[in-house]
Amino acid sequence: MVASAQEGADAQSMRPSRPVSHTVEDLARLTGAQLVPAASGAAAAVTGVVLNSREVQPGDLYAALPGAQVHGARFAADAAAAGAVAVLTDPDGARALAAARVDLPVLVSTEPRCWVGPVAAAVYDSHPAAGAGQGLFAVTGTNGKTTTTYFITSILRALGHTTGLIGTIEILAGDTPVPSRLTTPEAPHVHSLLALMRERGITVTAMEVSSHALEFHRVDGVHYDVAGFTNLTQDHLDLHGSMAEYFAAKAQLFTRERTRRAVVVLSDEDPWSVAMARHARENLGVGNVSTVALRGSDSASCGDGAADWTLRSLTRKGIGTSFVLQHTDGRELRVHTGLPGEFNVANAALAVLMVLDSGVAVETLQRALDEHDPLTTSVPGRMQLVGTAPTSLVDFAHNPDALVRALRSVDPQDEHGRVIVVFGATGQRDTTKRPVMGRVAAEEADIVIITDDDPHAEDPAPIREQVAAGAREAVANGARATDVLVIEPRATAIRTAVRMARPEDSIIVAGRGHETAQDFNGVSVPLDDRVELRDALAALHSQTKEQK
Ligand SMILES: CC(=O)N[C@H]1[C@@H](OP(=O)(O)OP(=O)(O)OC[C@H]2O[C@@H](n3ccc(=O)[nH]c3=O)[C@H](O)[C@@H]2O)O[C@H](CO)[C@@H](O)[C@@H]1O[C@H](C)C(=O)N[C@@H](C)C(=O)N[C@H](CCC(=O)O)C(=O)O
Ligand SMILES: Nc1ncnc2c1ncn2[C@@H]1O[C@H](COP(=O)(O)OP(=O)(O)OP(=O)(O)O)[C@@H](O)[C@H]1O
Repeated sequence: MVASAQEGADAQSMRPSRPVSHTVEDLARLTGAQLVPAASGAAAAVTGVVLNSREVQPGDLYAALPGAQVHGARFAADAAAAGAVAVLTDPDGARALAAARVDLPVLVSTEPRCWVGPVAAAVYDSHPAAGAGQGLFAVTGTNGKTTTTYFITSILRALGHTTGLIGTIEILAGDTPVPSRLTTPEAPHVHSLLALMRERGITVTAMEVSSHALEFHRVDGVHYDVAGFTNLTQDHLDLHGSMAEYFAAKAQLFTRERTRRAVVVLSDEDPWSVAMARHARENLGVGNVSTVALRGSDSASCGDGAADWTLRSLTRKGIGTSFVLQHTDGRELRVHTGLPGEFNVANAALAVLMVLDSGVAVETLQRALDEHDPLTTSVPGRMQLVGTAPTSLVDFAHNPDALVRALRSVDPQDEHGRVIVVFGATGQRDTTKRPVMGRVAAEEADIVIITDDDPHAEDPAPIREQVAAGAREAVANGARATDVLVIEPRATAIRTAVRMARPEDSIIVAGRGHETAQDFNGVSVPLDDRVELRDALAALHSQTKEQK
């Protein structure tokens, strides 16, 4: 029996109530895998798919995949004991299963990871016949995925849709949000969630697609209506090795197997954006790709003429921005976002154009933008305003480009106002970005307070020092910062920033956004930057009142 999803459950256990049962022979035909039958006889029907033995429910196919740490075949006996009825694996895995006498039918493929998505799509029926399905949007890029997906779903709700969301912060597949573990879940979860969303009457879903997801085949078997590209800057080089490989991973999304249409943000500060637009046009056809050039990039082209859309009449409105999107054919859309930062103009433009390119008429979209102001939605931990005087924000910037942009967007216009930043770098991830983040912080802020992020299994002290080395070197070379401090724990660093701040300053606590715990070598230490910052500001304001 397959458990149907419960509100409030975790994403791993959320499944549609009516999977389509398949015989192992059906799945062997679908995948072209060699079928090694079970010694004990005929196989039961497959009604679910997992790639972690700990998630097996009776009737599941267990995909025993080779991993960086261990081969999943090692857990096949556990999967069988939990009720798995078949295994999909590679030849090494099949040999290990035979040696361990695991008595289940085995599908043997040289590329089993590539088949997990298509098998899950078939079992969960996540892609029903045309017309009965749901609209699907994908956003990829180094920064801006989460914000853009929130913007897309907000516009779609303004247009009357019931929306779903899959991303870094949460999964929305009904009324109760479910916290996320990954930006893009594993392939079995992606397909079970999409099928569940359809079952619950969700008509359009936006999801973030990380480069890890494309590399690890997590969205194989999914076909999007519109895919969007935000930008590509340094991150995740631990996985991809080089920017060219990182680009190649993201570029997989802009192919006919994965999407019908694409929208690409072009920036002359991001050479990869031009390359992505060209790649998308070559793969999807010129008519299926729209490009939008950011301010200062009016002449940006991608080898096929100027950008389709440009931004005009940018005007600051409070902390947000109003602007006009103008097509080369004369069409216009008036857009407003209440979120601060120039990068949110880019995210807003991308979201609007993705919705437009899904087939919504310009007039209908304009009415929704005018009547509902959907791009003023709040995105947890993304440029989230926690207090004023000093202007105090929590943001998720955790790579060099995001940090530069976040710091520039909070720079007080007032000549006396200073920028104070509190941040750290993650352990066991792209170590090359640590000194770079230290340098950009020293270049863009007046007071740099370096602390811990998620050290994971690394010793946090050397991480802090590597970030500080970049900051100190920049100061020696004449960077803006007057102070570079190294302070832990993070809560103390935040309180120090608040104590040092004057009312005209801006404080930005960067890197952790919506997260509510730090990982110290497997120990989860509760900490929410927003709570710490709010409490420190409250203490400061009550102290100021007492002194008056
Ligand atoms: C670096 C990375 O992405 N690794 C992914 C990879 O893990 P791996 O190769 O190390 O797997 P392994 O630990 O050797 O285990 C081998 C196999 O045995 C299975 N297993 C293992 C133990 C067990 O008891 N039972 C069991 O079945 C595992 O599910 C796995 O399939 O394959 C696993 C599934 O096969 C993924 O879950 C795992 O992602 C882990 C969870 C992860 O943390 N990934 C992060 C870095 C990630 O994907 N991040 C991106 C981007 C975020 C961003 O943009 O900032 C994201 O989309 O979230
Ligand atoms: N278009 C953009 N360009 C550059 N930086 C951005 C952009 N949008 C957001 N940012 C910055 O990046 C941070 C992360 O934003 P967001 O969560 O929307 O991106 P993401 O791609 O989902 O990130 P991640 O993959 O790390 O979850 C924000 O807090 C902000 O500092």
